[in-house]
Amino acid sequence: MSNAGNTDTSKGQVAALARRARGWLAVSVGCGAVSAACLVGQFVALAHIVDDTVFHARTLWAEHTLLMVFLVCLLGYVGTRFASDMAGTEAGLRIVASVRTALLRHIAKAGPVASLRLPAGQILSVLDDGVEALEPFFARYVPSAAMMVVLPLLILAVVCGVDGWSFVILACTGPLVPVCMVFVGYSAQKAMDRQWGHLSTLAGSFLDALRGLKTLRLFGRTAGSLERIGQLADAHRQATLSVMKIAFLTSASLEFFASLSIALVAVVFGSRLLAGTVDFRSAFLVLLLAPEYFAPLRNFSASYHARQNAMAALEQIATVQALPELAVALDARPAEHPTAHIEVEELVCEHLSAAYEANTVVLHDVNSTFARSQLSALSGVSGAGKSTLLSVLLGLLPPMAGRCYARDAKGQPLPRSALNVAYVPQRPQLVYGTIADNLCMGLTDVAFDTLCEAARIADALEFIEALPQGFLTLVGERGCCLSKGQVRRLALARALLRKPDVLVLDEPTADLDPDSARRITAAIRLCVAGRIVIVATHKADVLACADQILDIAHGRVSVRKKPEAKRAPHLNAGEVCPA
Ligand SMILES: Nc1ncnc2c1ncn2[C@@H]1O[C@H](COP(=O)(O)OP(=O)(O)OP(=O)(O)O)[C@@H](O)[C@H]1O
Repeated sequence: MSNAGNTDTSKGQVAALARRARGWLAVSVGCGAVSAACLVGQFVALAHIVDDTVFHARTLWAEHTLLMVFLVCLLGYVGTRFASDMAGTEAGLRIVASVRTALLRHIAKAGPVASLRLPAGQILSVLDDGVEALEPFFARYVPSAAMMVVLPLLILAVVCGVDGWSFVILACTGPLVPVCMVFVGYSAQKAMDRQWGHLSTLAGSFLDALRGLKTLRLFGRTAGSLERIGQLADAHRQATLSVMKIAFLTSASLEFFASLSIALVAVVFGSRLLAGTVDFRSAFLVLLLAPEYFAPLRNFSASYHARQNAMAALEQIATVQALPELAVALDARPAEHPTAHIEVEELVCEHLSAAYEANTVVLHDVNSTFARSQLSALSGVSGAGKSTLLSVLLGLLPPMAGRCYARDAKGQPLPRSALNVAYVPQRPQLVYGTIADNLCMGLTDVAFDTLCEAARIADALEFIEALPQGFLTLVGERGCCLSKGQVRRLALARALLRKPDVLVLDEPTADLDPDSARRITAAIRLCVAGRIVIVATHKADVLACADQILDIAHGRVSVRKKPEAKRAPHLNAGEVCPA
């Protein structure tokens, strides 16, 4: 995308975001404008009081009206500044919260298939630092940009009525600041973009290195990986330093213009004051106002890097927002009302084709039925398309052609949102917490008996009860302290607690020793009663337990029906299927 295109997109994004907190932003800008008027009023009153008491021998009591005006303006200034800052911060925080929620919703709609297109580290840094970068932009930059217009114009108007020379000096030097900002702005934006790029790569590499620490160590590549992360950190440091350099340069040039201008006003006024051609009141007022003329410009400059940072962050946010929403069906499922009462009889694929990219079709014209109380196994070599078919059945990947839908006992199609689907992935994730937390995950008011029953069916109860803390045993993010087979059985119990109509398992016995694999297979077989169970596997013992086997090869799916005599029986936990 061209730079102009980027700028237009960013402007559109900023306008759309500002609308989410326009009330608070309006209060912030409005209070800022009132505070500008109070400040000017306060200085006008002060100049009168000082001039009257020092040069015209008036008492303070005689000046009580002006003193009141001064105090009211002072209090008004403090109050409205405070209100303006608070309203700006509120607007910034609201926008950050709404962007983060919208991004999380979008990632949920994109689903795991689409989310894989971006490195996890990048998504994390966008959700964290990227979204946070918007807060100073709306809390400080937007109000200070409005103040930069209001206060200098107000001061110029007052100075214009007081002294022509000072008006000319301020009017000529003031606009130099925005011009200087525009100049510096272009290079600053590039530096910010570079900094963000380095940060995203660094976050991604760091996460990858943490995840793959075991492999790196075994291959003797730990030092190489550390060196690469060091180089990335160094590149990020240098990019940050160039951003800082530009920020210092901006404020130094601003200070220079501001000091020069104030000095000019002071010299010109001072010489005329000595010559007796101007009065003290005007000189004092203009000298009070001159620094305030540049103050909002200084504040604006200080918050300008917040703008550059936010623009760079908006680009990163747009990258995440550009992920296609593949998992539309998941979002439509009513979480509060699981549809156990709706009898899902079968899941049907009709002329279904699936692809990740339009020109690479993974599955062609699939026509299959997955019936209730049956275990269906998807078989095929690695890369044949088993997980792809599961993704379509789960609603994580929309069919490229054809359709996939559920039917009730009368053959009536059911909406996908009516399906209660549970999934046990190849590598189930456990979160840091107790075993009970991991099993319930998102469910509330789960009775202990229900928990035990799910664990029993998944053949997990025995090992859980053997642990000193039982269901209250703490397990780590990646199932620390548990074997792979135990993690799989926990994941199966977690899925069963959802009372799913459709249970989908991806390679449930991969990497397991024969005994663990047998226990998992038997547990799966126990789950079949009353629900549709679909397993992707190339393990013979799981296939032996299946009622229906679908062979996937070269993108085509064919049904391998087992002879009636060999139909798998219903087993109890721990029992083994006859091969
Ligand atoms: N997220 C993805 N984006 C693009 N292509 C993908 C994606 N996931 C899988 N593929 C491709 O789709 C094809 C089928 O992959 P799939 O994961 O469905 O195979 P599989 O049978 O489950 O393999 P395995 O047994 O190794 O898990 C492969 O050629 C793979 O390269």
